[in-house]
Amino acid sequence: MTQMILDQQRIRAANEIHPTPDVKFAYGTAGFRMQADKLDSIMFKVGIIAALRSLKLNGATIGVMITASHNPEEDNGVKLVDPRGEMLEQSWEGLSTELANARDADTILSVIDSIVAKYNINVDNKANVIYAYDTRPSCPALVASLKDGLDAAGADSTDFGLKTTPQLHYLVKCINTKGTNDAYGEPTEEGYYVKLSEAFKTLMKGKPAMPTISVDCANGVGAPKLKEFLKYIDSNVWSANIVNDDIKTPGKLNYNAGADYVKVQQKAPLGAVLNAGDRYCSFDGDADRLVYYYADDAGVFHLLDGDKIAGLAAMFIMDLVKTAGVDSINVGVVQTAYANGSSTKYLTGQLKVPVSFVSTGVKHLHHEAEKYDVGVYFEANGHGTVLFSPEALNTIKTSEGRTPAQNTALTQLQALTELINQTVGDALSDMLLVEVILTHRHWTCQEWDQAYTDLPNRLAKVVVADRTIFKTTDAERRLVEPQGLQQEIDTIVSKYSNGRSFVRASGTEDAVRVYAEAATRTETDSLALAVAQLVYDRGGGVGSAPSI
Ligand SMILES: CC(=O)N[C@H]1[C@@H](OP(=O)(O)O)O[C@H](CO)[C@@H](O)[C@@H]1O
Ligand SMILES: [Mg+2]
Repeated sequence: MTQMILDQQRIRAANEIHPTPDVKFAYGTAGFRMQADKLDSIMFKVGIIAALRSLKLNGATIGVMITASHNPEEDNGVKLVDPRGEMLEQSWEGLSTELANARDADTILSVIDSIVAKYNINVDNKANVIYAYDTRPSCPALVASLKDGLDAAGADSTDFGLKTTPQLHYLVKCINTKGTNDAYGEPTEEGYYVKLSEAFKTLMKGKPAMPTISVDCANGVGAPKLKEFLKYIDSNVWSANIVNDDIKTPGKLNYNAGADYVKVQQKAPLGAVLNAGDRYCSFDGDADRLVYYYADDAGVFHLLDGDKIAGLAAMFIMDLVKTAGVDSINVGVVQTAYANGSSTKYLTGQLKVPVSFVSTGVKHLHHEAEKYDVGVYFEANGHGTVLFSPEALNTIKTSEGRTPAQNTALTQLQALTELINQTVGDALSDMLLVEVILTHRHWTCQEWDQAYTDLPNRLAKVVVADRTIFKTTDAERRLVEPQGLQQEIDTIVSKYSNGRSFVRASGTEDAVRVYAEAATRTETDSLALAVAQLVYDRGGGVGSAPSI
């Protein structure tokens, strides 16, 4: 066993207090996420993993965020944030899973030893970890367990308290870049508000204010944080009315509210009464997803999801790049198979912007977006951001306009790079981006919505005996296994006009997801049901047959 800063006695003692239940844990797309009462042992082990990760990276600060996002209040979860504010490197997901499933102290210590040996970790160094959490009632106990793990591992740790997920990502990046040429900002919550508000004011300068927007915060952490942000903005410049801001009453978090609810149900959240012509948006429970919506004159609800935000952002940035005379900067958009077919058509056909497809999960989108000078990425569910490459940032910073218009555009581009959270999707930052664009264009939500009309779509879930038998290719758009199933799906799809459907195993739930879109609502529902039935029949469906 290693002689190390990781105190074996303390690890043994902590393992006694935080015994591992008989659950198969896996670090998935969203870290570890499940019913909060099963997470105690995970937290202490995540403390150890975070310390090891920091040691492996010579003491760089690692982030730990405790949240279950849009999931029910009784759930919770935890994920690790790498030094540049990005998601944990993939190879460490497996290590985290291994440690999570180690039960007795000897196994835990030997997993730790193998990690130390594998990466030649110098355990005499100091590990640095920061952590934060959302509003869930289970957080304080889980934080205490995390702290036990961090202490047992001898890490220096800082509790940043209640934060949105993107704020924690921001803080991690700020701490690790402090004092360097690409210092990201002040590593405080205030620093975050100052950075965003200054950029926002620059972009809004001289523009008439729009009517107040209504923001549904899903009774989550976004509510107090948005209230805090509002203190930095003159209400003559921009104002917001917050709905669903009750973080105290048990049971309210995400209940019939928030970005996921609005996207999936395709209806307004509880507490929002839609007036025609007004603007509405929803954050999710940890404020990293955003969707907009409005009612038309007939009172009909319309959703402006992540695809619509991506289209709007790409259009605006491409225009600005052109106006600024820095055309060498290329803009690209990254989507997943869940992007509405009409959005892809709009991006490639009308905006003429390159679009790449990747597997579900923001880490895939993020990495692909890094390949462009300006990479716009959004999942249809509203999680996304815009990344500027170091070269693009440099071009924007150093270019000098030949005309006042070019100079203004360069200043605005520069401000955009500050306004947009470069680490991860951020509901607050994304909302400010959308607000800037609508203000510049003098657009209502309805005008923004004119870009293209979404094909009706439907997302269904089928519970099967073993979802791991579903294997995909082509950015999850086609099945390779079970054999022959894709051909059968193709046959069904060919019967529908503008039909598209694909099937993949969820990475976060024990189910297979079926997506369908087609020319009309009736056709879409019929297509979704037919494919779901096929999956149920041929893929080992359990429980009652699918219904749409
Ligand atoms: C269709 C859908 O919305 N899938 C979500 C969901 O993943 P699944 O692997 O589909 O369960 O959770 C992920 C993590 O939050 C998110 O990135 C993704 O977009
Ligand atoms: Mg979230």
